[in-house]
Amino acid sequence: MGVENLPRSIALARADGGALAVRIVDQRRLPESLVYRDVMTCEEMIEAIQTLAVRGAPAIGVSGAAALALYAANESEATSSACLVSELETIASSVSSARPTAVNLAWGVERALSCAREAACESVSARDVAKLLAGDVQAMIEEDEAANRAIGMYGAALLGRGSRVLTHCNAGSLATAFYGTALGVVYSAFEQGKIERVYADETRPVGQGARLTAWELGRAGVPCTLICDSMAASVMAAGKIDAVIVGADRICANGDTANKIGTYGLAVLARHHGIPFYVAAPASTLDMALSCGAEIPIEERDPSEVSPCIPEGVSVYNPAFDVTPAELISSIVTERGVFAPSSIMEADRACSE
Ligand SMILES: CSC[C@@H](O)[C@@H](O)C(=O)COP(=O)(O)O
Repeated sequence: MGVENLPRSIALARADGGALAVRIVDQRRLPESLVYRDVMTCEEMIEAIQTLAVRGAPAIGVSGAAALALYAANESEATSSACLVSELETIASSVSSARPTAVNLAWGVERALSCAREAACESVSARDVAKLLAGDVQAMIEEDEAANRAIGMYGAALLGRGSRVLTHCNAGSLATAFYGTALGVVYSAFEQGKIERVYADETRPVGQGARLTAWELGRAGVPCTLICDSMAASVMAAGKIDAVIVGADRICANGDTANKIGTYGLAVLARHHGIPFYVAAPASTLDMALSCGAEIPIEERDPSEVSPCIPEGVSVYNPAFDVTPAELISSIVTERGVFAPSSIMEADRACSE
């Protein structure tokens, strides 16, 4: 019990025989079973990302870099560092495109590629390139946790005592290397005695709120009430919510923010009820190359997620994310502090200093 005892969603490990493994919590199995899975190859990592065994923007950022590190570890005995880098460049796009919306994935892949290219320029062996890539994945894990703890600290300052917070999807420890973004704010505020209760939206169609957030908050000892997505309006109208806090998959230069489908609707509801709507995200989620939310690629997932039995002749639309316009967001909490959506470019500059 307690946030510090939550499982690590992604970590480096050694399999029997000493090969590099990436140990993930298989999030498809929660809440019934807490099962770890050792991912051994780049292809297995792509499959784990696509099937949501590992999920959440920061966690898939680390997974993208880890996919390249696994490839390098498996191939480095048989090749030179220059050939290895060129092979990594070839596979990079299939890793980055495993899920298109969270910019963290492409960010993680690009970081791993830069690390490999730099090492190869210094004419180290392919084996050493592989070691450097694994070392950089470990560094990403530590940096992500540190960023989340800072987000938690800055975000907690926005909340008063006795706060009742509504959240959507899972932007918790499970969605990151550790601690979480939106739930990082909750954990930090809870430690300060500021959280009365968290209302977790079930988050159709895959149920990240019902299966993951409710489970995670329960294990962390934070009082949690699970609601169906369709109940958010009446819960707000009943005066039970003081703040909405969500994570993000991509934040554009104008502050428009992509997050799990249903987030936009919550922001509209929050505005109607005069409730502050906060987005919590690390620098790896900022995409200053996109000017506005209309440019964000939105992942569409399999119809079977919406319903296992679809009447003949009925089509299904299953976008996994939506875009919340900047004007509906009260503040964006990053590891460098709290920013108005209109000054998110300042946050980006501060984060890269
Ligand atoms: C800190 S996680 C932020 C977002 O990635 C999260 O809110 C979300 O939308 C996750 O979607 P998922 O499809 O489960 O990967």
